Amino acid sequence: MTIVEPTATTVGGPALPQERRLVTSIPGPRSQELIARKAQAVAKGVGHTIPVSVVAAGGGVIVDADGNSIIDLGSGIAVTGVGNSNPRVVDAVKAQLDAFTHTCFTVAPYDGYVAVAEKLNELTPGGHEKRSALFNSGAEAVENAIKVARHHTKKMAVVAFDHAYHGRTNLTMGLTAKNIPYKNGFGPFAPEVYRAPLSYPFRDGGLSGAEAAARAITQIEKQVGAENLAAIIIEPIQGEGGFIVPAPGFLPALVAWANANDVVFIADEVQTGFARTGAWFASEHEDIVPDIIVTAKGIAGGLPLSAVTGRAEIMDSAMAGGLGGTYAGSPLACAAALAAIESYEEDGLIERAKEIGSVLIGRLNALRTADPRIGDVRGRGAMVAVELVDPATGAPDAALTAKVAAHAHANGVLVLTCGTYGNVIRFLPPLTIGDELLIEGLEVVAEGLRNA
Ligand SMILES: Cc1ncc(COP(=O)(O)O)c(CNCCCC(=O)O)c1O
Repeated sequence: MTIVEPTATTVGGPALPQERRLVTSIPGPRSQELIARKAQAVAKGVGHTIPVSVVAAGGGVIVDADGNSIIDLGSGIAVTGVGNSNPRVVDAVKAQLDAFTHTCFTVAPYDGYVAVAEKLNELTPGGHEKRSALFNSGAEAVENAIKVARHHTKKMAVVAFDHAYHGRTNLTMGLTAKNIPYKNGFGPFAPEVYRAPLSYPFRDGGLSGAEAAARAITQIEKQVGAENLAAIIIEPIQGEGGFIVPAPGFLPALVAWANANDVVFIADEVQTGFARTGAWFASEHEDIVPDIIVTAKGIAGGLPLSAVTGRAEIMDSAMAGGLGGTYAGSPLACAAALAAIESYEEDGLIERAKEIGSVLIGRLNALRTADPRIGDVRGRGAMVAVELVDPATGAPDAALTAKVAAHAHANGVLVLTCGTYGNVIRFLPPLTIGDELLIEGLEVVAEGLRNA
């Protein structure tokens, strides 16, 4: 495989040297100043992963106020797939800024929103007639997907899965599985939300996809009833829950059951969408066609945009005026999205995600062979993770995970953790990262594991 070394100016962002460079400890003095001001000005509930003050970003790095260049393996949580300050996105948004910044699409419509909807209807799985509605955040889009499904089916119940993450609003907290830090003390949560068991190959005793689906369907039928169920919502690969890839056949079996029972199948592709997994959408890997697909994150190169795209007969059921929001599908975000989609198409980023996946899976599996504390290596494309365990018992090792992540952060590599048990290190690099930098980042993580 040829090592792809895109220069920062070709695809992702300003011409920044694509290097890990530490000129101070992390955080350096200027970052320390920002973190101190943050403590005095920002609510404590707003956390941060790495204590830096970012001044630039592009390709596969972020640069902080002290001059440190940090390898970015997080992409702002799977957002800057096309690279930070992608030149196409920057040019498009600058042009839009000069034209107009806001009219509220449901007051005075504009081309960008419609053009994004047309692209989503074209690119998302399925050849059926579709409609889209745009919003600002992933949670807002999930909320609206559920609204539409309930309105269309005239049913109220919704099923989400173990380890799921769907957002931080009231309904999406109810759909989300993990209590701390997302839900604790923020209730009561919306009614009519139920939970079903997931296919978790590393921890469910090796159930096949069909067996895991049968288990979930039986629980849904016995505890909810299809006649009461508006929708099931699932991430094709779970994100915050630990990058769990269900066993083959699990998702298709759920779709078949939903289709047979007038239940809307909603794929939450907020984290998996837009080339991240080596396809436009993760649903494609299992050949499933969701009734509704929710997208956000990678859609607009870092500007806030989300979308609900679904079967026209479902999406059109809401009465005129039933969907909207002041900034929903803002002109700036739509300009960014059209440019980001062009970058995915023109800059070969879906193929690049596959290449990144090969590097990640290959190197992490080699590490796992030498170190049984890596219990599992999993994921697709540029969405890969390791689950860290006590090799004697298989128990999750959150303390080890925190140590390895802390080592990476202190040594100029930004990695994120996740998982119900806090024992998953995930790799979400920008698709504009070069192989050398990616491999260097992995080597720092491996060093953290060795030193732990
Ligand atoms: C599948 C899936 N659905 C929905 C969401 C929610 O998207 P918003 O844009 O954060 O609302 C996400 C957001 N995931 C990262 C949030 C992290 C944090 O808030 O600390 C997701 O991954």
